[in-house]
Amino acid sequence: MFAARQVFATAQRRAFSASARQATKVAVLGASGGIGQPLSLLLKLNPRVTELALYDIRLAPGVAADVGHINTKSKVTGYDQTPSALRECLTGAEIVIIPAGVPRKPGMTRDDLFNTNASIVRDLAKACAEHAPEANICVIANPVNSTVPITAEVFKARGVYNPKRLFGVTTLDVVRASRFISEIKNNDPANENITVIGGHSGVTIVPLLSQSGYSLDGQALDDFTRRVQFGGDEVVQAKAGAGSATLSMAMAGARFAESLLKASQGEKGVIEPTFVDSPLFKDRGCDYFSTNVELGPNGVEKIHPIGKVTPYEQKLVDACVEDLAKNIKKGVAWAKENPGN
Ligand SMILES: NC(=O)C1=CN([C@@H]2O[C@H](COP(=O)(O)OP(=O)(O)OC[C@H]3O[C@@H](n4cnc5c(N)ncnc54)[C@H](O)[C@@H]3O)[C@@H](O)[C@H]2O)C=CC1
Ligand SMILES: O=C([O-])CC(=O)C(=O)O
Repeated sequence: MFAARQVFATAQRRAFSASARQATKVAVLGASGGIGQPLSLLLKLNPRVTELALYDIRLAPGVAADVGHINTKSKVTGYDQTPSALRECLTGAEIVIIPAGVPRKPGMTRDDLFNTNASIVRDLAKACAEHAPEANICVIANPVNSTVPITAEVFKARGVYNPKRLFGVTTLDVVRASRFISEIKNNDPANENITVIGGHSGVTIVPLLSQSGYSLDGQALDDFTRRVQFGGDEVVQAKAGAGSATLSMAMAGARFAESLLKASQGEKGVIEPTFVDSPLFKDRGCDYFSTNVELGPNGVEKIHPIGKVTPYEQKLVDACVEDLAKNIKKGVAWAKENPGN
């Protein structure tokens, strides 16, 4: 026990001294929400983060005061809605994470959130384009399949779009896939890495189980696939009107931020699945697509192809592309018609 504690303390000290070489500000927009609070907590525990800027339309100074008492070195500041808040929050941020927006209730699809969340994300994206045009922008707010294209349009309209720095966070889908397969195979999920591609809703989420070396057949494969595609619904139903996944999403968001930071601090071979501007299915109407992406100091370093798929998986990909193209088109059209102030 003592030895384990010593090893942990040494690892922490090493991480602290590595991070001391580089100042890293991370901003969370929507920091007081179900995702925002635990995400802020996890970022406060990350020694690579030297400054944490928390913005929300309610409660952010309170959340910052609370998280700020945790005994790690990073500085935490909360920003409410004063006119200069977003500018101050975003200026100098290397990573901006956006969980601001309403969550689903039972019976809703993610697309049902479009009308409310599109303008929230557009307005926050505008602030990012103005005050943190070079940051890595990580969009969590749903529907991700449309909010990422909306964010891109906002950046394009201001001439600051960098496709290497805009990410839809789909990490939760691979977190779920590795957990669900471990329940079937009785393995340690930490060692599972199931490829999941496409987008982030229903049939646009495509697990490629064959690439992980597993095979399930018949009903078992259908059940696994469906569970990964509709894992979010399980949580929405269980929370019975009080929201959707928050804790697992916070973990997934913190993991994605950690991967970006590792890559920006020089670590090689950092790969995460993420929904980015991708050449893979542009010819079929999907300017954005999630596959495994190697991250680097400039954001997206290399977009991996989907790889070898079985005929079963190819059908899933085809269904995904058809739906996803519509979600993307809807986001782009809306952003063009509703540029806001
Ligand atoms: N990408 C993914 O895998 C996942 C995405 N989500 C999505 O994340 C979003 C947030 O979910 P929760 O945290 O559970 O919702 P929540 O309602 O608990 O929190 C949202 C927060 O955003 C804030 N907010 C609203 N408008 C804002 C604005 N204009 N500026 C700043 N903050 C604003 C609210 O005050 C609230 O604190 C939802 O759209 C949900 O669907 C949820 C789980 C997984
Ligand atoms: O299901 C939802 O609405 C939230 C979400 O995106 C997820 O849990 O994957």
